[in-house]
Amino acid sequence: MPGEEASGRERRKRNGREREREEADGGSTSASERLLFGGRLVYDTSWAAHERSRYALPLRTMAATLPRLMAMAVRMSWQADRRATLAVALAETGRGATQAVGLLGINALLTVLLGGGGLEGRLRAALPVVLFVAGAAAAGALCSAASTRFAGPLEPRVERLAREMYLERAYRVEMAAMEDEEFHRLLQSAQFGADSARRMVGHCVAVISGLLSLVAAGGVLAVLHPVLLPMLVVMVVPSAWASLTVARRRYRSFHRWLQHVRASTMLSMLLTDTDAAAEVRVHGVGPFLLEHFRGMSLAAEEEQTRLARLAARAGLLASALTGMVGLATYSLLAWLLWSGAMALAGAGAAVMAIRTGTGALDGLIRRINYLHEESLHVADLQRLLRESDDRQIPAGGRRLPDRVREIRLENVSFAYPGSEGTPVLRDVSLTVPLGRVVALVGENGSGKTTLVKLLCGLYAPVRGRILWDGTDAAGADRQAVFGRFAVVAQDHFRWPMTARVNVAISDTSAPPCDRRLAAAAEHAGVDFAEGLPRGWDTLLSRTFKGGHQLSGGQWQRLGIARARYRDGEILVVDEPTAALDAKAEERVFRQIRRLADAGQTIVLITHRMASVRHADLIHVLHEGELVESGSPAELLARPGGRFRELYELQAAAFGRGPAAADVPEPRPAGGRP
Ligand SMILES: Nc1ncnc2c1ncn2[C@@H]1O[C@H](COP(=O)(O)OP(=O)(O)OP(=O)(O)O)[C@@H](O)[C@H]1O
Repeated sequence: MPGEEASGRERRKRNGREREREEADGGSTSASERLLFGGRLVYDTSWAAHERSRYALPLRTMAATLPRLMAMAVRMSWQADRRATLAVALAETGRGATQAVGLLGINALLTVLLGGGGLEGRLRAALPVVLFVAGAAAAGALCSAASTRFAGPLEPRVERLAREMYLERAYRVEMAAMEDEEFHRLLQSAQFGADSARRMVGHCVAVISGLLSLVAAGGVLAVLHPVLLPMLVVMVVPSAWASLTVARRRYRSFHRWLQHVRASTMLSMLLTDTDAAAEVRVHGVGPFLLEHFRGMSLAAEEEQTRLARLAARAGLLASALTGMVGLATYSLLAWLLWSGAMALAGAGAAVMAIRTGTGALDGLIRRINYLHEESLHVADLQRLLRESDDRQIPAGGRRLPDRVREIRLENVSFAYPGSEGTPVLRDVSLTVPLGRVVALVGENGSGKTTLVKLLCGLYAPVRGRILWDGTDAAGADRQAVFGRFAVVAQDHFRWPMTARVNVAISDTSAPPCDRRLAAAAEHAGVDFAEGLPRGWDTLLSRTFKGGHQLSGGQWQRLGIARARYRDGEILVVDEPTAALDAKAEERVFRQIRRLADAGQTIVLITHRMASVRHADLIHVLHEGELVESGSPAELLARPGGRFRELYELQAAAFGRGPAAADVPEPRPAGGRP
């Protein structure tokens, strides 16, 4: 059919275009990428036209941007250490001045030595000049040493400052930003900004030094013969062009291959990961991962080979051009000498000035180039700082009522960022009365954990409201919202630190308190801590020397102790007993009941239907919608109800039906004492 033929043609054309683009970008999707990561990990850099323009700067634009780059580096240094910045600036200026004076001294020395008169007289006349040149060289060396002394500590200080800014922004942004692919990419590339900021300072110092050397050499050449000055500049243009071209390609490649490199590093780390070690061996995953690591590394190597080929080609062309210009310059010098326009002493000084000048210019271009390259990474960091401003968790906000009676979700809908709007929660309206045990029940993926994340303030609903006794959480002080919760998450984080920190980290407002630690441990059944090799000070990570590995259930108990240590007004317990043995599980629910009796609000997510019998209120979710709400007795009495169905399924597995006697009477409402 003509329509189908047309769409087939269109598809072939599109595939052809994609292939062409892949080839131009250096390779196609490797089999490893397709199998392990579902597609290509190399970025299409056409995502932002302004990015492209940043690494397509022509030479003269680059020269024009130099003052801005220098100002950027000086500003960062100034912020980090004013005294050291001033000292480096003074030392470099001194060094440039001594170099100019030294060159002029050499000119004077050659004039004396090659001038008329007897050898002894000439040598005697040369002695003060030699002393002067030696003095200038010694002063230059002192300035150079002073510059090294002060620039050394300045650079790490700048790096620390930039890294602190980066890290602070990273942990302050909304969860939604962390899951936004674009923002995450920026977060990844900006992490190199701090390193680049440090290097920028070093390059900036070298640029200042190169510029002063150049001024010194140029000044001497202009004095000797003005025509030599433009030759000095022309001589360096080819190498400037080559290094700029190579830097641009390197930067572009860096951005495109960022994901790919991360993924292959991750593969190599999986092979040495202690958590994956057992499966790697028993399931024979080692050769599989190694093969794909090799596949991905080969693709990255190809890219490096391509870059090296391009760099070699550009370097060769630049060397040929520099050679030709050098030949022309020295021919010009010979002609000046031959025509009598320049004396032999002047020609000697000119050769030295040309050598100093080209060396300085060459170094200068290289450093400007590095400065430019590093500035692109620092610009990524600056962009992150700017963009994260809009994505920060807002500071301050409306006060939440001190004593809240209930949290109410009104027609709440939610979709995760980047999920193309597929709703995970749809039009959910429910209440969480404080001082009660509220259970969220439902099949896997029904949205229970997501609902709790919204409740804690980690995400904002796409539609609908969350009201704390009439105060909309949307405008409330988010830190205050977080402050009300303590969470035992399903996948709570295993901090690679000591056992003590693993518990006390939930409340960093004060140093760890042994009394609170003991109470939390007692609550969660952490009876193994004292028996660890160094007790509570045992490092819980096998990746460090002396580290110790806990069992899954022991980690789970530490997670429960952590939430207890925080002592939040609302305790969220998401599948708390998955890794626990029967005795420990029974203990956890006993403790939960004890807390509930003391008026603690508990939001409980569990698949153990028997455990929710003690809840005051159960909300049943199904595919993102609230399908039932009520007390356990009400829900179990509802024939054909979803909760009853789930309950009966599990009860049948244990050979018992839903006995009304199982279900306790609802407790009267009441906040935490
Ligand atoms: N960070 C995320 N980004 C995108 N989608 C997510 C994210 N977290 C969860 N989802 C999706 O949201 C849906 C609901 O997940 P959620 O974790 O809330 O379910 P749950 O009811 O807690 O499931 P389970 O009982 O298995 O823990 C799932 O389809 C899941 O794939």
